[in-house]
Amino acid sequence: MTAFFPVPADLDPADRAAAAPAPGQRLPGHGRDCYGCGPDAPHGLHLELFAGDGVAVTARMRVRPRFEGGPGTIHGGVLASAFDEVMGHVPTMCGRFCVTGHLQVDFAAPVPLGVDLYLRATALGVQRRKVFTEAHAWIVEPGPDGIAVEPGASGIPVAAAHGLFVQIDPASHYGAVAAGRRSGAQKS
Ligand SMILES: CCCCCCCC(=O)SCCNC(=O)CCNC(=O)[C@H](O)C(C)(C)COP(=O)(O)OP(=O)(O)OC[C@H]1O[C@@H](n2cnc3c(N)ncnc32)[C@H](O)[C@@H]1OP(=O)(O)O
Repeated sequence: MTAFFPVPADLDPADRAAAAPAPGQRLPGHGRDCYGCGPDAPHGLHLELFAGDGVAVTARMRVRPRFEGGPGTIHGGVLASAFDEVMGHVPTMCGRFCVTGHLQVDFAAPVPLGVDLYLRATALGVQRRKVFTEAHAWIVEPGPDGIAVEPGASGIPVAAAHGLFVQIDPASHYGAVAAGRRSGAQKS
C-alpha cells in the first residue's frame, strides 16, 4: 500500500492531555445523532471508540449490509467516514477540539459485508492549530459487541488513512453554521 501525505518536518509532539481517558476506556463520542459514533443515528456507523495508548484511539465496526458499495463489499466513502471519525477523536486525546481539514484514504483490499473491522488512529504531531493523524484498518475475528480488540498477527490489513485536523472554537464554529442556517431558512 502506498500513500502520499505531506507532513511538515518540524512537527511538535502530540502530547496526551492530563484529562484524557485511560487506555481501554470508552470515549463519550460527539452526540447521539452523530453519523459516525451516535447510537441513535439510524443509518450511522455506530462506531464505539476507545482510548488507546498515548493519544491513540481505537474502534470496532461491523460492516453492515447498508454499507454496501460494490456488490458484497463496503462503499469506500463509508470506510472514509469511519477513518474520519476515529482520527477525529485523536485531537480530543490531546485536549483539542478539531474539525477535518483534509482526509486521505488508501484502499488496499476489498472489505466484504458482514466482517468486523478494527481501526486504530494516532497523531503524527501538531503544528499550531493543526493535528496530523494516521490510521489503519484491519478485518478481525468477531469480538464481543462494542469491544475493540487489537488484531495482532491475525488481522488482515485493508486500508490506511491520513488526516489533517484543525483546532476550532466550537461555539464560534458551530454558532456561525447555525446562524447561516437560520438566515438561509428565512430566505426560503
Ligand atoms: C470532535 C469534532 C467532530 C469530528 C467529527 C469528524 C470530523 C468531521 O467530519 S468535521 C466535518 C468536516 N469538516 C468541516 O466541516 C470543516 C470545514 N472547514 C472549515 O471550517 C475551515 O476550513 C477550517 C476550520 C478547517 C480551517 O479554517 P480556519 O479556521 O480559517 O483556519 P485557516 O487559517 O484557514 O487554517 C489553519 C491552518 O490549517 C491549514 N489548513 C486548513 N485547511 C487545510 C487543508 N484542507 N489542507 C491543508 N492545510 C489546511 C492552513 O494552511 C493553516 O495552516 P498554518 O497554521 O500553517 O497557517
